[in-house]
Amino acid sequence: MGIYFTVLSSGSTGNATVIQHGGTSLMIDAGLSAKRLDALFQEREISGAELDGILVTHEHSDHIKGLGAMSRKYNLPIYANLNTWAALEKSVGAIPEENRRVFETGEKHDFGSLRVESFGISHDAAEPVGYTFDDGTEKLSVATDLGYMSDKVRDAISDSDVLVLEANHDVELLRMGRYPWNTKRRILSDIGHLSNEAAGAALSELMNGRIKRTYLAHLSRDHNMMDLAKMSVRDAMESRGCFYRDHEFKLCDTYYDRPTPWDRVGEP
Ligand SMILES: Nc1ccn([C@@H]2O[C@H](COP(=O)(O)O)[C@@H](O)[C@H]2O)c(=O)n1
Repeated sequence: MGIYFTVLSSGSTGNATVIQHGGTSLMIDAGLSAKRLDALFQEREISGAELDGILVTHEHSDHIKGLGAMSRKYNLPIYANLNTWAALEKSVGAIPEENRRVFETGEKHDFGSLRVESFGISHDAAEPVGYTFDDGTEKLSVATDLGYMSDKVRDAISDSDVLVLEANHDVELLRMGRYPWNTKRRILSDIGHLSNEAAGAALSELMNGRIKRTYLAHLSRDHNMMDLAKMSVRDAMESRGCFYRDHEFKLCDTYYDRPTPWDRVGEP
């Protein structure tokens, strides 16, 4: 059957990823307007009407901007833990009871034969999470907006075939950049965002022969570039003794303004 996915948009201007498995379609986050999400769906020849639900990682606007509108437009259930529900309540508008689903951190929910599990991450939100998608043969994990890679996150995602992993910034570019110092301190903190270096360090510990691709996600437009991110992540891996050949492992692009091509998790 296979797990297929496309990262529709990634970055602080809006995040959304669609995962399909057999007859199941799920979206992680809805951080763009419903109009923009519909346009991104069209680019990948899908419709919001096909979705079975939206899984929320946390309540920051770049993850929930279009959440209420999409849920109402297509009558979609929203899945989030109770603390995230409380935190997004004011932003999401009226959602009927039947579409308010609770997905507590650490729980597993089956959507058809796709098992979805959430895991806690460290970010300055009420109770932020990442998600894994596993059909028993293929496994995809999505971990963005994390200040650091905890042992728990590593355990949750280490047996994945494909990762969507944050590589938000180059530390030097951020330090020299135009953001206020408080914002820089927040981004660099344990409840901020993973740098290129930190993403590479995390990957060097995760590499086990199973992970075939990692999509570098949530890149800062002010303090990163895809080529720089790829080079820094690879350097960070190699400096820790983690060398790979291009046919064994790939770093893949995500974009803030267009979707990634459909990818099948089980593809070599
Ligand atoms: N003036 C700003 C700019 C950004 N942020 C937050 O910083 C994080 C990183 O943003 P990038 O666009 O550089 O990836 C993200 O959480 C932004 O929301 C901010 O608070 N103030």
